[in-house]
Amino acid sequence: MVVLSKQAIEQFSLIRNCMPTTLFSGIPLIDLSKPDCKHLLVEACQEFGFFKVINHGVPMEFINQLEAEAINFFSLPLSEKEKTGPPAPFGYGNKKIGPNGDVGWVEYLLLKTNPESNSQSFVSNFGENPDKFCAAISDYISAVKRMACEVLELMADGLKIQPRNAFSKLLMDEESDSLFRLNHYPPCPELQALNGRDMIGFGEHTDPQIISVLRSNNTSGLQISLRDGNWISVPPDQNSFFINVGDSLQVMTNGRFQSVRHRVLTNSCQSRHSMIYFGGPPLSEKIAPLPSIMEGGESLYKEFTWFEYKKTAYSSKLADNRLGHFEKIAAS
Ligand SMILES: C=C1C[C@]23C[C@@]1(O)CC[C@H]2[C@@]12CC[C@H](O)[C@@](C)(C(=O)O1)[C@H]2[C@@H]3C(=O)O
Ligand SMILES: O=C(O)CCC(=O)C(=O)O
Ligand SMILES: [Fe+2]
Repeated sequence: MVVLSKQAIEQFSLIRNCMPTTLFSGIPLIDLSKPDCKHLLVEACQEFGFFKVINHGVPMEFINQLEAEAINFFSLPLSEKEKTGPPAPFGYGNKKIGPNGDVGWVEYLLLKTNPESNSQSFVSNFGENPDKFCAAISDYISAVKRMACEVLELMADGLKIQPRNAFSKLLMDEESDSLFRLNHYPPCPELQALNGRDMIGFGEHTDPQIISVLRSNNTSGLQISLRDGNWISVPPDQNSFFINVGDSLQVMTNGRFQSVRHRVLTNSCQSRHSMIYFGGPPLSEKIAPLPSIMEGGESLYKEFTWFEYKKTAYSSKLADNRLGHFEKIAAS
């Protein structure tokens, strides 16, 4: 890992951490094998827009295989990894996040989940054994997508929405615009000298899609913002998945569920590896509150398609309140 001067570090966003980073023990824990979990899911989405799932049914073998492939890929020389970049918007990226000047202490691979959309030349540069890497990605995505759909159907049940596949059918659609991301946050030992300050690995934001399913190794760093604006640190758990409500699910539930603001802080001594599936609708899909959620009430949002929302998202900075443009009453 490169050794950074103080000036170099200060190019990245540093935040003053007023409180020592304690791990928060109140993250809702949902056991998907329990018959009453739909009610807990609804509560968690209303209160936090975030929860952890266990008994998820994703084989540990798929998780471990992909983690091993990701570790191999990120340990290649930069020149090798860059053959898969730049991320415009898909491929290998290093420090630059998105097209609008955001940076973080992170390197990543960003992909479409539909394998045909990742052009052959791009995928053929996937490290030393591209076929093995692609197979690990594909096994993992299929299993996680299945679990994400089950969670969305339980949410629909909990909200008494009919049909119960009202959300999940958007991920199952052949045209679904879902993404997959492998993130690597290298350790930054120089941080220890900057007592009391943390560096941003991935800046604060909400995910624009319907649902995000995140798995990381046992390195801390992920934080979520509570409704009162305080940031809390999520205890890492390599055997479970963390689920985020995305902006689109907020709109489809007419604000009953709220997308969660989250960020990642750099760890001074350990590498963090994360893998995130972003379940999105087809580009032409109209994103609007479901009729059975409205019960005759008014939509809080102007009408838009996922294509229109994505266009706005990709012209925004990471931390922007993207949904603000689509609220009927402007956000204060
Ligand atoms: C700064 C940006 C990066 C991002 C596209 C955007 O313009 C605003 C949303 C960002 C985000 C956050 C969640 C996901 O990581 C992501 C892939 C997405 O769909 O929206 C990223 C985009 C990105 O990294 O390209
Ligand atoms: O890497 C992580 O733990 C979270 C990253 C994230 O929020 C994202 O890629 O959208
Ligand atoms: Fe995110």
